[in-house]
Amino acid sequence: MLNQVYLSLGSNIGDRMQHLQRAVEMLQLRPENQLLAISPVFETEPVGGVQQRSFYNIALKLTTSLNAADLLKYLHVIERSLRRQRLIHWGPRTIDLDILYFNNEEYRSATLKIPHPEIKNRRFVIEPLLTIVTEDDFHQRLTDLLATTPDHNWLKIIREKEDVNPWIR
Ligand SMILES: Nc1ncnc2c1ncn2[C@@H]1O[C@H](COP(=O)(O)OP(=O)(O)OP(=O)(O)O)[C@@H](O)[C@H]1O
Ligand SMILES: Nc1nc2c(c(=O)[nH]1)N=C(CO)CN2
Repeated sequence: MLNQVYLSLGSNIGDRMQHLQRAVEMLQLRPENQLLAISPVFETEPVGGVQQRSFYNIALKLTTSLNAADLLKYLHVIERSLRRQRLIHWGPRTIDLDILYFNNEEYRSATLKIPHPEIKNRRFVIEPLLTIVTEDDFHQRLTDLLATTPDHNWLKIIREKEDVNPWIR
């Protein structure tokens, strides 16, 4: 079965664009995954109170035949390969990959929460998502979230939306 998935990626250590690029390439390396859309790259103010450098964030849409648990495992492989260290909760990271939505399914285990519970509190997630969601009802729900989110941190587009191909070469 093909699952439709939305992911959020963020980086704020080292070459942030390169880390996003590598993570996207690694996602596409798995034959189970097919990237469908990638948002513009947003530079975003850090959310969560930790003093740190700004982030580069993107959202992407893919189909995958992996189940949610196996997809999460693979996201951790990518994080490890980009030398992500978990030092500070909500602190700096070379790369962070979160599953935002997985079909219309809900998961509430200790290791996997879908839809991601922080979406409504993160403009850096909602705004990129809005650029790649095409279904009218879904787009409207995200527009409503954007209108009511308590997150008023700044963000700006630093690389316009492109086709998937330039990302995966
Ligand atoms: N939807 C999800 N996507 C990715 N990880 C998730 C999800 N739900 C739960 N997790 C769990 O969250 C754990 C910790 O994630 P991480 O260290 O990236 O947290 P964080 O980035 O500091 O905070 P946040 O999860 O709010 O972005 C992961 O090991 C994973 O098991
Ligand atoms: N702007 C921004 N802020 C964050 C981000 C992020 O990706 N972008 N990730 C965090 C931990 O998941 C904490 N804060």
